[in-house]
This record gives sequence, structure tokens and C-alpha cells, in this order.
Amino acid sequence: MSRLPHSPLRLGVNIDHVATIRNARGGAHPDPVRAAIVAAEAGADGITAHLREDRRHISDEDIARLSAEIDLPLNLEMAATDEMLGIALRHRPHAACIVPERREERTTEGGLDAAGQHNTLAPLVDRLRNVNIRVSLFIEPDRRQIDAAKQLGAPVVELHTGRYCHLDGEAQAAELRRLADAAAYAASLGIEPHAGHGLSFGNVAPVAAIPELAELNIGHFLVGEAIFIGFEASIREMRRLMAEGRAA
Ligand SMILES: CC(=O)[C@@H](O)[C@H](O)COP(=O)(O)O
Ligand SMILES: NCC(=O)COP(=O)(O)O
Repeated sequence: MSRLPHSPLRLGVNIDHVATIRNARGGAHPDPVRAAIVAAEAGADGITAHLREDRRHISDEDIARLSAEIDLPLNLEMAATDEMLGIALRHRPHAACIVPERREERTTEGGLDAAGQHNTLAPLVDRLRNVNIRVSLFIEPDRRQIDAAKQLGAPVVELHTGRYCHLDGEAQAAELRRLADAAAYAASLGIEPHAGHGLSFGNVAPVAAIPELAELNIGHFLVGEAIFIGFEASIREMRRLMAEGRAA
């Protein structure tokens, strides 16, 4: 039986940790906007940047310059706060992904509790959607959270792949099945599923093979690998592995 044509799988390149390196010396190099331009030349389908409340990496000026200077769709990752809502309404990115944040966390540790925060999230989601910003909720691959995203009217969910990336053997296989079920369930509700966090050359292919996923957001690994092979080569290899995984 001939295989159905594979749906395209987009790569969103997260440039947060270009800014981490820049901020290590408080200067202007390496420039995250230049990294976004290189990413576009390397075939990225979008740029993701997480403006954290503590500005540990991406700054307000980075968001302003990315909004003004890059042609690729910008996916602004943001906490569900009035401050971040105001910034999103000012810069009007293509998309906004609502992520949980704790100042003391080293990185994002889990998904948003959309089910438990409906009343807090609903007005924020509405304000973003009313100005045509595509809203995504960064959630665990959990049907209850997907139902909550549906009730909130979010057209996209981004499934947290962190657990999958930190497991191995049968536990990792079980988490991959959980991701696949969540992606299929989201799609069945008319929600576009994305995925991200912790993805690398070594673990991306099985996630890329999940047919309902429309986009992967990947950053930390790409920036780290760029130290050894260059940012453009890092992105091109990731796209190759994603295509290989999707075609498997
Ligand atoms: C939500 C997510 O998984 C990442 O995009 C997020 O940006 C991680 O936080 P750091 O980039 O600060 O590690
Ligand atoms: N939302 C996930 C993302 O943008 C990148 O996460 P990571 O690859 O930096 O872990």
C-alpha cells in the first residue's frame, strides 16, 4: 500500500542560548538577531525566543530587533503575565507560546497547567487571539491538558519533550507513545500539535516520525553543536534528521 505523502514538519530555531553566551560578558556578541538571520539562511522555518521575566538571556531589545529585522515568523515564548502580554501586544509576533516560569529554574521543567489555570489564561489567550497572534500552550503530552487548551481556544499546543529526552530504554519508548497519543488527540480536536525541549541529533528522529506534529522547536542543542560544526551546519543536519525521521 502506497504511503500517504508526509505532512511537512517545520523547524523553529530557539536562539535563547546565543543570548546566554552574549550575556556572559555583557556585550553585544554573539548577536541573537544575526543568529536568526543565519538560521533563516540554513532553512529554519521560524525563530523562537523566550523573553523570561528575569531576562537571563533574551532581552526586550532582542525582541524589538527580531520583530523589526527578521522575515521569518517569530514565536515569542512568554509567561502568562500582564507584563509579557503588553510586550506581545506591542510587538505583535506571529505567535506567542505560553510557558510556565519559575525564576529559580535552570530551564523550563514542565508544561503549563492549562487545566488548573483556565480562568487566569482565558483572558490572556483572548487578548492575543484578538490581535491575530497565534497562541500556543506549552503543555505536557496529556489529554486533560489538551482538552483544557481546546476549552481556551488555543489553536496550537506545544508538547513538552523534556521527559522523553531524559529517559532511555522502555521508559523513553513509553514517553514517546504518550507524545504520539497526545499529538493524535490534539489533531483530532482540530488543534495543531508542536513539540520541543531537549531535542538533539540523537533523539529527534522518533519524535519527527509522529505524523500529526507540524513543528519542532529546538535551540539549546543547536547552539551547543554550533561550537563544533557551526550554526548553519547544525541547523541543516537537524533538518536532515527531521526529514529522515518523518519519512521513516
Ligand atoms: C519552553 C521551552 O522548553 C524552551 O523553549 C524554553 O525557552 C526553555 O527555557 P530556556 O531557554 O531558558 O532554557
Ligand atoms: N519550546 C522548546 C524550545 O523552544 C527549545 O527548547 P530547547 O531545544 O532549547 O530545549
